[in-house]
Amino acid sequence: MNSAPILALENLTMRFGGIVAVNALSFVAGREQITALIGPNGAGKTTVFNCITGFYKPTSGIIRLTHDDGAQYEMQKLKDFNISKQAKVARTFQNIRLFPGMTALENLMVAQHNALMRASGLTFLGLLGVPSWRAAERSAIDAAVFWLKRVGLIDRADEAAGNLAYGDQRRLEIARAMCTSPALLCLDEPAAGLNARESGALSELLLSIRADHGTSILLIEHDMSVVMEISDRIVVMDYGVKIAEGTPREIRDNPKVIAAYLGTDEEEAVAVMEAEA
Ligand SMILES: Nc1ncnc2c1ncn2[C@@H]1O[C@H](COP(=O)(O)OP(=O)(O)OP(=O)(O)O)[C@@H](O)[C@H]1O
Repeated sequence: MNSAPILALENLTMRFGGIVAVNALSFVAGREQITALIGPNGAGKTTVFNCITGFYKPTSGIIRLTHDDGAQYEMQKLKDFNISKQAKVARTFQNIRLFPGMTALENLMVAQHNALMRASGLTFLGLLGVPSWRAAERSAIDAAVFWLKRVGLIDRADEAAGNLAYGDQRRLEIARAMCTSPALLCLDEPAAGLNARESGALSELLLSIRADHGTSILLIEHDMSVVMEISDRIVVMDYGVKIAEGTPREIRDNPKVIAAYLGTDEEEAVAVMEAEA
């Protein structure tokens, strides 16, 4: 296994006019690990995701991704479409962004358009059904079926995505991202809106994706039961800066983190912790 972390942020800063949403943020996400990015509302987490995945060009700083084979990408220099295509970073969104009128299977096929376009030679070869196109189409279908089975939706393959229950749509989004065989999977609040049973199933799914496929995962999540159960490391942000970093146990007992969530100062947080102990 390559010893470099899958992702390294160095002094990432993102300004919107006078607002500094992310301020000189540095952290690494370990290879084949689950790293959670947490913090109170407005801390800057989604902005970090948007910089990593090319939605925003950061004001300054470096976002370095290193593949298993040693290939390195400075993502702030890549065009946004190359972040998924070359650097192999996939993401899901805070609000579900499936194609609601397409079936579950079709949503997973669309996600693989890069491979299919290549096989078509960027021409009409697909229409003629040449062998290279047929092989690429077959493997795209196989991947879609594999991931539909994996997330427990194979029986709903022909159902319009918009008709699926909310929790099923969330899992379909993860399946769609995994169809692209990402080196890094970025999940923006995957447990939002899920009930306790669905959150438990989500935790199991993410742990198995890491264990069986060696996928590195970066996760923004407010549901602390999910974060504490599955994260190898947690990075905590508040007002655009990193205020703590560590294992779930270290973060749970960190007065700075508790103070940030309670909106108090550290001394008050210690008092609350002592009262609860
Ligand atoms: N496009 C934008 N233009 C101006 N300000 C922005 C923009 N995007 C984010 N911000 C500001 O940057 C700060 C960080 O927002 P961000 O959405 O990254 O926080 P967050 O930690 O993801 O919050 P939440 O947990 O509520 O989703 C906020 O003050 C927000 O208003």
